[in-house]
Amino acid sequence: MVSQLRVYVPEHPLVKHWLAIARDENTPTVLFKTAMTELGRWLTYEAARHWLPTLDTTVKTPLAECPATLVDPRVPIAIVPILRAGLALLDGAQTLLPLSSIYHLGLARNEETLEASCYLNKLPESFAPETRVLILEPMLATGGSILSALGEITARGADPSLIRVISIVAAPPALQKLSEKYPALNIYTAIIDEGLNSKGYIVPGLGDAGDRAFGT
Ligand SMILES: O=P(O)(O)OC[C@H]1O[C@H](OP(=O)(O)OP(=O)(O)O)[C@H](O)[C@@H]1O
Ligand SMILES: O=c1cc[nH]c(=O)[nH]1
Ligand SMILES: [Mg+2]
Repeated sequence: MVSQLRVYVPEHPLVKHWLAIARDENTPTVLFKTAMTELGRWLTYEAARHWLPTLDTTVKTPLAECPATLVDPRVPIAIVPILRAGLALLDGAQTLLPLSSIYHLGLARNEETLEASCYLNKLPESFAPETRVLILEPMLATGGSILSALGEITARGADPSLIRVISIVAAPPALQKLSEKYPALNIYTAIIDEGLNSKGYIVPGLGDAGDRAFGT
């Protein structure tokens, strides 16, 4: 079977609501951060649907024994927030995945060349092959940052078909590169926008996600 990049855009009023708040240029930093937290939460909820490993068991209610399903605690779950902006999605994701390990990856895009460079890498030496990896990257613009992150993560043994990317705004240039390089990947995004301007910003987008999340 030939795999093909899957991009999910959940049709959910809460996703649409918090996206509108995040996009609005009049939204102050503290509310922008709330919007990102909520988008992180609901997109993680969607991503978990067919991805979180489960364990069939039984439990005894006060009345009788019955079949039950638990999240399988034996399978490692890794969250990789791409600093800085990805940190704004972390609270929402982490509340849904409390047993996950968080591995920070700091990437900065050069404003002229638009190339991403790494200034912090807290990834483990290797991932167990069955590890579920959730990457938090709010903006998929040229795709340079997410490709750099995926290069580091897959070089450590993560299986692309078990990786989920949470983004807020995705643009066609990034999606095109991802579909060529990582066809088995699954992306959950609040919206797919038209394209990029001459400075590499997504239009209409939401501006600079890192600056807006941290008030810089
Ligand atoms: O797809 P790309 O063209 O690589 O752009 C996307 C990246 O740009 C922003 O990071 P930035 O370098 O501004 O860092 P920040 O999160 O610290 O603001 C954003 O948070 C993404 O990581
Ligand atoms: O629109 C964009 C593109 C890259 N990074 C951002 O923060 N915003
Ligand atoms: Mg930035």
